[in-house]
Amino acid sequence: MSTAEENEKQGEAPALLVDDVQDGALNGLELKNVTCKTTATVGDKAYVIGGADDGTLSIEVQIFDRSLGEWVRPTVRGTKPVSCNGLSAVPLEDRILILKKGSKPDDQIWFLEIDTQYVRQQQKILGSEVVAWSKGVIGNAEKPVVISGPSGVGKGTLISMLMKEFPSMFGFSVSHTTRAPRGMEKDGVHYHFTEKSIMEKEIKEGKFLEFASVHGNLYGTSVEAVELVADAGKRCILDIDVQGARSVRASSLEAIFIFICPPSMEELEKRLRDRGTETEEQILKRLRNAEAEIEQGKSSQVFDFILYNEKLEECYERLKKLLGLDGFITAPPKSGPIEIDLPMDHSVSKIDNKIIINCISSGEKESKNLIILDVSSLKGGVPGRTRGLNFQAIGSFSNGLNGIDQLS
Ligand SMILES: Nc1ncnc2c1ncn2[C@@H]1O[C@H](COP(=O)(O)OP(=O)(O)OP(=O)(O)O)[C@@H](O)[C@H]1O
Ligand SMILES: Nc1nc2c(ncn2[C@@H]2O[C@H](COP(=O)(O)O)[C@@H](O)[C@H]2O)c(=O)[nH]1
Repeated sequence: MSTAEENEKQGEAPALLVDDVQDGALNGLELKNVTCKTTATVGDKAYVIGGADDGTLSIEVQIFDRSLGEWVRPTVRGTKPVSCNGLSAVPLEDRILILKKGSKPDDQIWFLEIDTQYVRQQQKILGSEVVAWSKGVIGNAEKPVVISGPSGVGKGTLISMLMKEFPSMFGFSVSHTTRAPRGMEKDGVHYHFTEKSIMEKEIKEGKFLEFASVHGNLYGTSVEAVELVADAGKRCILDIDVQGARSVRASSLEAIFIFICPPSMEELEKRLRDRGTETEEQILKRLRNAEAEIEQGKSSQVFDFILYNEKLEECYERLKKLLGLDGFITAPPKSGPIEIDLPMDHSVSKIDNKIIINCISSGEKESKNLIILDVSSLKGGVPGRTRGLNFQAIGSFSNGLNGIDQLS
């Protein structure tokens, strides 16, 4: 009889041995071809993480809750990593570090978020267990810039000027919308134009960082839209309405919030009419909404800065100044995927905030290399990415890392 069965017989919560969890999970997970798996225990919960080793399926998660004595299948947010030859898990405070053996060099370090702000928010919304995948990224990205303001105030114009002058510094978060494209607008460039039913389904699936019904249509920023910009090493700009800005403020995304105000309602109306992209009915609707938006923008605690867009050039200069672009411009902090080549044969240990990966390579001459991951300042800067990782490689690696290389 196993320890778990003995305890159960005595009326206690079943004690959980790693092997019990793993064997149980294999049955409970109902996964076909689960050939690689690992377990991490945090508090009362044992997280069983596994998948097939042929790289065709994604990695799945199941939790054994010791306090309830039962298996829980959580809602999984974020892009799931593709399964691999082997997995190691190291529990940290609010997430589990997952090392994927035999994957591509930029796909080996992942985190399963179990108690981050984002996960707690999602648990509150769904009222059930949630976990979220995020990929490990070295360094920190610059804070995204959220630009809001009533329709026609000049947000798009100012953003275009910024992107034109600093093309390698800024990237635009391409929103989803259910409104029809305007004449020159391109799908995937100005917006991802989509059907209402599809967008509603994707909202339920947690695809969006924020969404709102604006002037009678749905608009939303997908987690992926922000990730794509950050992955390109650029600072993300979001052009979203006040409701969206409020949602982002309440989310785990740290950003700078700027509200653009018109000099007067008359001038706003003139700009909307001169733009000539809306019908009369739509213009009137946008103007009606503008009054409430301006009131909220000015009075809410959401925005860090309010800029009046009277003379375009002057407003643009003030925008650049508050983004620190008016003088000597320093290079943005180094950030990007971690590229290491984890051999199949390695061991992992944790000392304080350092994860020590001991790699044994058996080439012509057997050599030992160490990778030291510093997890003391991890941040979920963008949902879907865990930022702030520093790592040091000691030894010689097939990907060119040599001696003591510090990557942060
Ligand atoms: N300071 C300004 N003075 C005069 N016209 C301006 C100024 N700023 C922008 N415009 C013009 O106002 C019109 C509306 O600007 P824009 O399309 O950038 O607004 P927007 O805030 O992005 O609107 P929406 O939210 O509907 O997308 C455009 O024709 C633009 O050229
Ligand atoms: N909450 C969000 N608002 C968004 C998003 N993308 C755009 N917008 C806002 O919608 C209005 C109208 O835009 P238009 O292109 O139809 O003129 C404007 O205020 C935008 O800022 C989004 O992803 N989320």
